[in-house]
Amino acid sequence: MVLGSRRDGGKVCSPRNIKRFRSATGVSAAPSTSPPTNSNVQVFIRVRPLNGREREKNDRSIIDVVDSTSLIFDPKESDVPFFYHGVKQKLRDPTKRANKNLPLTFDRVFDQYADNNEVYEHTTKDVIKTLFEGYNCSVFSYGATGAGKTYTMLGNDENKGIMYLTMVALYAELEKLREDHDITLVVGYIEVYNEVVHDLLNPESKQLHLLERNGDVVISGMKVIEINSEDELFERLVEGNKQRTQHPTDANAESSRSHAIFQVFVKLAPKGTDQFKHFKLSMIDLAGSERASATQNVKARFNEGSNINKSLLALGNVINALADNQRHIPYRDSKLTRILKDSLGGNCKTIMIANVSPAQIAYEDTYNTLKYADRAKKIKSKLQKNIVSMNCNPLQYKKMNDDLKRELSLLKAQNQKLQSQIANERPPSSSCKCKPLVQIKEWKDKLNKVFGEKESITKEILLLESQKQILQWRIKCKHFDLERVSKLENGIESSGKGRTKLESSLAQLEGRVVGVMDAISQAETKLKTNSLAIKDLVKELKKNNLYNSLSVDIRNLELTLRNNDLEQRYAHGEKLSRLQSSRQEVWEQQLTKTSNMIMKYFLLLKGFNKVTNEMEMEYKNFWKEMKAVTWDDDDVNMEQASNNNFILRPIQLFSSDSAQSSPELPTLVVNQPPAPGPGDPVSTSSNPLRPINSSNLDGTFTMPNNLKLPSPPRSMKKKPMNNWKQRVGLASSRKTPLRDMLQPNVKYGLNKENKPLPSAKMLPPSRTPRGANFKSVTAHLPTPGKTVERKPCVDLNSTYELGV
Ligand SMILES: Nc1ncnc2c1ncn2[C@@H]1O[C@H](COP(=O)(O)OP(=O)(O)OP(=O)(O)O)[C@@H](O)[C@H]1O
Repeated sequence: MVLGSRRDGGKVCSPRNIKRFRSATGVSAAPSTSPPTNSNVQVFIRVRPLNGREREKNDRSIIDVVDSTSLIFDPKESDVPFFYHGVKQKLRDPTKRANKNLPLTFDRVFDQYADNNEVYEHTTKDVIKTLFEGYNCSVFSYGATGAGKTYTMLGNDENKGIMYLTMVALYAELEKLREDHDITLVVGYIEVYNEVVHDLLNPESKQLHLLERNGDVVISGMKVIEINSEDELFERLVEGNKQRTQHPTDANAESSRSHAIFQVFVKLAPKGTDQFKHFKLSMIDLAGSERASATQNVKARFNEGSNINKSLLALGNVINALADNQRHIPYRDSKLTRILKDSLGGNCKTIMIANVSPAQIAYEDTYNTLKYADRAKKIKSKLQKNIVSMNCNPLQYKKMNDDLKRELSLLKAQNQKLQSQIANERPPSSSCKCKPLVQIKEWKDKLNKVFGEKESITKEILLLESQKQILQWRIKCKHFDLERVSKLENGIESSGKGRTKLESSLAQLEGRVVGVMDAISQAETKLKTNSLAIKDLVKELKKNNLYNSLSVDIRNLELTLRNNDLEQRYAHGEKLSRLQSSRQEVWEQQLTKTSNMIMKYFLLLKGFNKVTNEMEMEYKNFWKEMKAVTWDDDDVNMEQASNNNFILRPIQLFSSDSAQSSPELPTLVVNQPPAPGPGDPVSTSSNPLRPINSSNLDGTFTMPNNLKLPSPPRSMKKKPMNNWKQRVGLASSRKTPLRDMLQPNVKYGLNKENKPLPSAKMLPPSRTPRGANFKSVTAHLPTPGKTVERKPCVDLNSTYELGV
C-alpha cells in the first residue's frame, strides 16, 4: 500500500476494529473519527519515509495517511487471490494475519513528504503566541528507536529541526520588544540516562538532583547560559547533543539512549517598571522505546534499555492517569515524569509529536506509539476539576483574594498620592485666607478622632463577621459529619459516643455564633452613632466654610478606612481558604478509603454471586461518577460565585457629604462592591469598576436582609428549629454530592501484580551500527558502545537553580 492513498474508505470503521482497538489500548471511548479539538495537549503524528534497508526489503507500508488529520494503521491490503488445491477461495489466506485497518485521527498527521519546516508551521509556530500570553509550553517527540525523533527536533544542517526553527521565531518576537523591554533569555540542556540527570551544557559536572519546592520540581545545579543569536543557539544544541549518550541499535546507528530536555527561560521586563513576565519553553527528545523482540543486546545495554522502557512506561502511566482524569498522577515513578510534571499536566500547553516508521518490520513499535498518542490526545486541559466539592471552591477564593489584593495596592497608591498632595498643599493663606492655621488644626483633630473611631468600629465588625462566617462554615461541616456518623451507626453496635461528641461540639459552635451576633449588633449601634457624628461634623465644616480646605483630609481618611476594610476582607478570604483546603485534604483521604471499601465489598459479593443487576448498575454508575469529579459550580462565573455564604458583607464607609463635596479631587476608580439592593446577592468582588465618589452612600451601616446561610442536612431539617438556630441561619442549602475517584486497579502495561505485561518487557538494544545521522553531530560522536564519562565538577559558581 502506498502512503498517501486512501482505500477501503467505507470499511475502516467496522465495529469489530473499534472494539479490538478499545480492548488493546484500554481506551474507553470510541477511536476518534473527528480531530481532537481545543485542548492544552495537542498530538501530532509524523510518519518518516522508508529507509534504504526497508526499501530494499520491499516492505509494505503499514500506515496510510488519509488526509492532514487522519491515518489508517495496517490498512486492508488489496485482495490477492488465494488458491487452495488450485481452486480460488472466497476467504482470505488463513496463514496471513488479518489487517487491523484501524482509522485514527490526530491534530495533524504528517506524511513522509513533510519536511521539518512544514512540521514546525503546524506544530510549534503557534507556541510562540502562547508563550507571550504568559503560559509555559512543552514540545516533546515520542516514538520507537529510529522513528525520527531527533530528526524532527534537531534536524541537520540542510533541514533544521523544530527546536531551532522555534527558537528563531522566538528571537524574532523578542527583537520586536527589545526597544521597550529588558530581555533575558537563558537556556539549559539536560539528559536523563539510566535514571540519572546529567547536564549536557556542563558535561564535567556531576549528576544533578531534583528538588521539590512548593509542588514544583527544580533541577538543582543545572547550568543555564545566555544565548545571543540563532547560530549560537544551534551550535549549543549540536554541542549538547554530542554529549548525549548514544549507542547503535537495530533501527538506528546513532540511537539516543537518553531523554534530552532543552529548556528556554525568558524574562521580559517593561523598561522603567518593576514588573516582569517570565515563561518557559521545554523541548524534549525522548529516548526511543524498544520492543523486547527487536533487540539482541549485550548485558551492558540491557540495563540501559530497561531504564528507557521503565521511564517510558512511567510516562505512559502518567498519560493514562491524566487522560482518565485520575486524582493521583504517578509523576514520582521516574525522573523523566518528575521533570515533565509541569509539561504534561497543569497550566502548560503541551505538544506531542509521535514519530512512527511505516515499515512492516516496525509494526509493533508503530502500533504502540499510536496507542500512546491516542491516549495522550485524551488529556484535556481542565485538570483542576479533580477536586472534590465542599460547596465553596477554594480556587474561587484565591481569585477573589487576588482581586482584593490588586484593589488594595491600587488604593494604597492612591492614598500615598493624596498624602503627598496634602503635604505639598499651599499654606492656608492662599487657599483659605480668612481661617487661621490653629483653627484648621482643631478641625483636623476632630475629624481624625471621629474617623479613628469609625476605623476601630468597622475593624471590630469585620473581625466579628469573619468569626461568624468561619463558625457557620464549621457548623455546616459538623452537620455533614453528624449526618454521616448517624447513618454509619445503623447496623453496628455503637456506644453513640461519636455522635454525642459531635452534637455537643455543634451546640457549642452554635452558641458561639449567637454570642458573636450579639457583639455585631452592639458594634453596629456604635457605628450608627459614629456615622451621625461624622455627618454633623461635615455639616459644621460646611457652615464654617472650611469644608473645601479639609476635603483632601477627609478623602484621605476615607481611603484609609477603605484600605483597612480590604485588608481585612483579604485576610478573611485567606483564612477561610486555608481552612477549606485542610478539610478538603481530609475529605479526599476519606473518600478514597470509602471508594476502595465499596469496591472491595462489591467484588466480594460478586465473587459469591450475590450481586443483582440493580447493584451492578448502581456500582457502575457510581464508578462513572467517580471518574469525573468536578466542581458542581465549575462553570459559574465569578459574579455568581461571589453569591456565596462565606463572603463578608460590605460596610458603607463614606458619607455622602464628603463624597460629593470635593469635585477637584481626582476620581478614584476601584473595584468597589455595590451596596446590596433588596434581594441582591451579597457580593464583595468582581464587580465592574466604578468610582468611589458615589452620592448614594449615606455613611450608615445596613444589615443586608438577604444573607444566605447554609441549611442542615435532611436529617436535621426534620427537627423544629428554635429561635437561635434561625438566627444562626440554618435555612436552606444545596446538597454536596459525595464523590471520589474510584478507578479500577489496572495500570497501563501492568498486570494484576503490578508487573509489566509481556508486551512491555524490556530488552536491550542491538549492537548493529548503521548509517550516520547528521554531519555536524557525527563528527564528534563518542565511539559506539562507549558511554561519555563524567567527572565531578568543582565550579558551582556559574550554575543557577531554575524551576523545571
Ligand atoms: N522525516 C525524515 N526524513 C528523512 N529522514 C529521516 C526522517 N526521519 C528520520 N530520518 C532518518 O532516520 C534515521 C533515524 O532517525 P532519528 O535518529 O531521528 O531517530 P530517533 O527516533 O531519534 O531514534 P533513537 O530513539 O534511536 O535516537 C536518521 O538517519 C534520520 O536521518
